[in-house]
Amino acid sequence: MTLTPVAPLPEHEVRVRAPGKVNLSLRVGPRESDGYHPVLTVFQAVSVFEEVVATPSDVRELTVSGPQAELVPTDPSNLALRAAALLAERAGVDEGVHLHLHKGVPVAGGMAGGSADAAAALVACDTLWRTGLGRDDLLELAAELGSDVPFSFVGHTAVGSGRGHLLTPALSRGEFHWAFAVQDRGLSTAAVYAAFDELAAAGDPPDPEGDVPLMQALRAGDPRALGAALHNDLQLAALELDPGLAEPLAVAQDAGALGVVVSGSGPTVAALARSRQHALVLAAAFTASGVADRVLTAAGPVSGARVVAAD
Ligand SMILES: C[C@@](CO)(OP(=O)(O)O)[C@H](O)COP(=O)(O)OP(=O)(O)OC[C@H]1O[C@@H](n2ccc(N)nc2=O)[C@H](O)[C@@H]1O
Ligand SMILES: Nc1ncnc2c1ncn2[C@@H]1O[C@H](COP(=O)(O)OP(=O)(O)O)[C@@H](O)[C@H]1O
Repeated sequence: MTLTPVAPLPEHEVRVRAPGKVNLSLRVGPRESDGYHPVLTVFQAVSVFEEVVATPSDVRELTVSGPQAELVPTDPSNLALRAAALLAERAGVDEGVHLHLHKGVPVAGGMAGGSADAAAALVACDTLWRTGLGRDDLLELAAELGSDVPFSFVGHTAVGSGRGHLLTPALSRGEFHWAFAVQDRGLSTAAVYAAFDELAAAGDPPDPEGDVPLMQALRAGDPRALGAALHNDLQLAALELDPGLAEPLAVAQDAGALGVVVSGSGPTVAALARSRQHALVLAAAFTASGVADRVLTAAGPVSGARVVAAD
């Protein structure tokens, strides 16, 4: 009998899921000296997920699968690898890791897919390496990686201030249903903020009073009121850079969406539905009119980055 050598199994594997987001409201003030804009935003995490699988390795390396995988950098600029490197440095760990990203969230779509990968990688490596850091330490690292990363970490519904990284949980009742019109062409977040500067040269700081009806709608679990309260100060800038976005916005309105908004810096367009069934109707309208390269339906809110399996 001959024995075929088999590759040793990894000591263990940690699988983490993290959600994409939609900004129910995004209010932006004038750019500050650090190059960032003060924002007031209400985030909702939605059931479009990134999955990150971490396995032990001698080096830090990354593979990617899923729609648009070819658009994702696999060099050290990838946010998931940056998260692993930052965690290793701060926890004083000298370990490698193989990270596999399975992307469900659109790339450069305004739904924080890269931020979800970073939050998931922090949780996965922390579990794999047993760093002993607490949740607050991980949240601090998250904020260093990007303005949206802390929200990907905590999920649910939250108000973001500062760069969007200072979070306060928000009360929200029930489930909201969405259809998303996804584009293959992405929009750079930095470019959209720059276009915003040109359109709103000397704007006012974001005003929290503007979101009172939205917060009431969330507390009441009232999708109709939420639809009427959706708001995005970056929408005009996104439309300026990508005028074609007017089409999915109009299609969703015609198909009876309760509200429709560009998600974050775009170009994904988010349409709020009356029900799960109605979200499928809105998605079908996007597809039939040819205004999206891909459509997604989802519900929110959902939790932030979570270990789903570890051995
Ligand atoms: C617009 C929003 C809304 O949630 O999300 P996305 O559409 O990118 O998902 C966020 O503000 C994006 O957050 P994130 O994508 O994490 O941005 P970062 O990596 O921190 O910053 C990228 C660039 O965006 C600009 N930026 C970002 C955040 C902010 N409050 N002001 C800014 O001006 C800066 O030019 C910065 O260099
Ligand atoms: N793990 C990652 N997934 C996707 N994009 C990443 C990742 N790491 C770095 N990037 C870079 O960040 C850009 C924006 O990422 P993404 O988070 O998908 O979009 P958005 O900021 O619009 O939500 C991408 O175009 C890509 O160049």
